[in-house]
Amino acid sequence: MDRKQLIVANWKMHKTPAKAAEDAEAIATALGRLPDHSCVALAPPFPALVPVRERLNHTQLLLAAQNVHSEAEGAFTGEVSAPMLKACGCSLVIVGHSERRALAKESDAMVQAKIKAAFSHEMGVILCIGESESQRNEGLTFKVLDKQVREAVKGLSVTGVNSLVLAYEPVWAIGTGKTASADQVQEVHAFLRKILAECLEKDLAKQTEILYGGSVKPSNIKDLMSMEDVDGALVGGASLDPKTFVSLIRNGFDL
Ligand SMILES: O=C(CO)COP(=O)(O)O
Repeated sequence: MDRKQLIVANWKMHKTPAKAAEDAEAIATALGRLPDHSCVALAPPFPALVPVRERLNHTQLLLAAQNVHSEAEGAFTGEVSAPMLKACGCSLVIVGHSERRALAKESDAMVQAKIKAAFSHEMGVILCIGESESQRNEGLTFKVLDKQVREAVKGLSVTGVNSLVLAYEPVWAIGTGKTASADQVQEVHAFLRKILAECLEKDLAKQTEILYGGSVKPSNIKDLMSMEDVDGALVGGASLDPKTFVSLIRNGFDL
């Protein structure tokens, strides 16, 4: 089975539900029909999930959430569970974003529990990993990534892992305008695929999509996606304006 190409908009804490729905419709209309192996997903904030879902009906665009709790229900004020997200129409969820690891102190163990919760409700997971600037400067990049991946996929069932997408997001490249070079990204992605082959099965590692995130723009997506092990992108800032995001997708997918 070949890997898909996937471009995901992470809208973070931006847009009201009405604006998110309007922009989702604008993106879907501008893109029209996508080639079979090319997918686009939108990850709006929680209150916008249902309004966005309503505009994405009858389109190929997928709906993603930005976070999930590890339990299905209970006394967890402010949290949202996998069955709730599934009921809102999410087929994917972003887990372990560096902003959540930093701001909400999410550990690798919490990330793993969230992945399990998502898989048990048949949702695909976009697992974010990435080193900080100081870790890179100290030569720790591969060690950090190795630990993040191994701890996150520990004990996952093979069926679950079919729905895993990795997103390499070096923390120093997020929202900074500093993008890792295409060669730097390829080197890391090849390494990540090697780790996956060690933790999972070889064939599954070959099938796992690995996205890059960190200041991806219409001007650099093509170079990044020309790399053998780069299957797409997780986009923050450049996904907020529908026109910019559509041109990024067109450049990335060569449409
Ligand atoms: O964090 C990101 C996507 O999840 C990347 O954000 P930017 O594209 O704004 O650098």
